Amino acid sequence: MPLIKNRYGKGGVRVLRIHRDGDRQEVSQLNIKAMVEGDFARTYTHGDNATTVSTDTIKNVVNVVARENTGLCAEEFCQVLANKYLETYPQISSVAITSHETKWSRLSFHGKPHPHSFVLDANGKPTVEVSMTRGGASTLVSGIDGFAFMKSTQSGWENYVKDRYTTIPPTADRICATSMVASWVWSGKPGSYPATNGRILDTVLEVFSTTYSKSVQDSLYRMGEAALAAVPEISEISMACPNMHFIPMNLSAFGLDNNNDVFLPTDEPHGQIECTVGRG
Ligand SMILES: O=c1[nH]c(=O)c2[nH]c(=O)[nH]c2[nH]1
Repeated sequence: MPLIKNRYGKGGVRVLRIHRDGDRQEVSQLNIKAMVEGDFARTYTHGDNATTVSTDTIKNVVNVVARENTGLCAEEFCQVLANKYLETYPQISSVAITSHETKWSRLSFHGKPHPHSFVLDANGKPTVEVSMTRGGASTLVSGIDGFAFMKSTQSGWENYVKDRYTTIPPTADRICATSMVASWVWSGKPGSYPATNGRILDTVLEVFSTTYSKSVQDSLYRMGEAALAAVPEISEISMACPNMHFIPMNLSAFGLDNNNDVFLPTDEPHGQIECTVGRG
C-alpha cells in the first residue's frame, strides 16, 4: 500500500539563549518544533533507517544553532535553523520550523532599563513559522498565540437573524473580550521583526479599543485592514478569536437591578470568529 505522506521531527525543543553585549544582555526563550520531509519513506515501509536523521540529532542541531546565533530574533533564528538542516542533510527536501516564545520583558528602574533583569510577559506567546524547500520557496509567518484583551463598553450585537431558536437579546453596550491567535505572512523584510510585530499588535489594539464594534467580525476585519495599512511588509493577516462571554448576573433576589455592572465570566461555550484579511 502506498505511503501517502510522511514527515517527522522533534517537538517541544526548549532553548534559552543569552546574548551578551557588554553589560547589556538579551534573553530569548523559544519552544521549537522542527519537522522535516525528504528521502525517509523506507524507514516507514521497509524498517530501513539508513537515511533517517535521529530526532535526537534534530534537537541537537537546535542547540548548536542557538550557540552560533545568540543575537538573532526568533524569525531569523528559525530561518537559519531551517537552512542548517537543508545544508547538512541532502536527503532532506523541506523543513517546517515552528517557534513559540516565552517572552521575558526587560525591567526598568527609575526610568532606566536594567541590563540583565526581566519579568515574564505572559500575555500571549509570539510565534514564528518557517517553511523552506530545497532550492525553492520559503515562507515566513509571525504571530501571537493567546493574546488577551478586552473592552468594557463600545461593543454591541444587534440586527442579527431572529427566528424561533433565537434567545440572545440585542445589545449596544456589552463587554468584548478575547484571547486571540493571530498570524501574519511576510512578503518583505522589515527593519526589525520584533519592532514590526509590536507595531502590528499596537495597531490592532488601537482599532479594537477606539472604535465602536458592531460585532467581533466587524472589529477583526477593520483591525486586519489597519495592520496591512501600517505595515507594508506583510501580505495578509489571520485572526482567530474566541468571543469570551460575560453573563449578566440576576440580582433580583436581593432587590437589586444589575445596571449592566455584574457578570459571570464564562469560558465555554464561546463564539469563535476567524478571518484572514489580505491585499486586493
Ligand atoms: O460579535 C458577535 N458575533 C457573533 O456572530 C455573535 N453571535 C452571538 O450570539 N453573539 C455574537 N457576537
